[in-house]
Amino acid sequence: MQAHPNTVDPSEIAKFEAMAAEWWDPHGKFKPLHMMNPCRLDYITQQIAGEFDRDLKAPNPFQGLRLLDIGCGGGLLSEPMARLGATVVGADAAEGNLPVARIHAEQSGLEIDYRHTTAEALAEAGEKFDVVLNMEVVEHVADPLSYLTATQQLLKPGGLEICSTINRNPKSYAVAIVGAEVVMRWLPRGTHEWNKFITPDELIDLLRQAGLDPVDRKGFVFNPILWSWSISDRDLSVNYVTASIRPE
Ligand SMILES: C[S@@+](CC[C@H](N)C(=O)[O-])C[C@H]1O[C@@H](n2cnc3c(N)ncnc32)[C@H](O)[C@@H]1O
Repeated sequence: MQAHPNTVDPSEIAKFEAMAAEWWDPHGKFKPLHMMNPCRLDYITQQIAGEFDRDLKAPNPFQGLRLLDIGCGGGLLSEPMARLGATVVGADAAEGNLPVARIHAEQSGLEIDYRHTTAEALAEAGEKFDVVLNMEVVEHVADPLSYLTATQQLLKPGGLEICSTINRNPKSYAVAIVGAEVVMRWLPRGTHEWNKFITPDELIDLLRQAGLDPVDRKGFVFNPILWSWSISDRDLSVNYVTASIRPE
């Protein structure tokens, strides 16, 4: 197994360590992720059902799937994946997130294997998964290409990676930084660095360089009148998501 450079950015991890206690407070610092979760879960379940239930034989496409939630935080996505029937490993580079995630899973009666580790360490250990969820992490790592290469190596051939992040343009600066951090104060100032945001074309290019085959991209769009998020085919201007397959 080739050696992987460490892609952890210590200043980013420090931000998440400082907020760890708030993961499961829907009105706390992770409010935007709580608000996006129904929309994110719709997309993830559609992609998993499409990829692993092609012959419609499986009564539940999640059953028997080994899924990695990399950069799992407090487990906002690990838990619904486990509830749907997947065998879940949640991994995060911020140590303080893991006890919060473990206690919440235990209280929810869910078995999730939470680990304080990184994508590159898991890849070096030869771990393999049917699905890698890589949600809102790539904008926080030191070296996106090395990080995405490690996530690709964690997939079995034919496996599915779902990767979401934030676009880089004047609108995303206005919405994700000025709006969410300064005006709404949903997130602490400095949570996001605009220059670490990645455009959809750049991400698709990085995913290809990492050895993945991107098959889908969609926007996650916030409607301030309905106060809800939806999936969009056309509007990838701020939050967006991609689905990729590791070629056989
Ligand atoms: C914005 S949160 C997203 C949490 C979760 N994926 C979600 O969408 O609900 C980013 C998470 O990535 C973790 N993280 C940042 N860099 C990482 C790295 N190189 N390896 C693993 N986790 C990382 C942070 O500690 C944090 O928990």
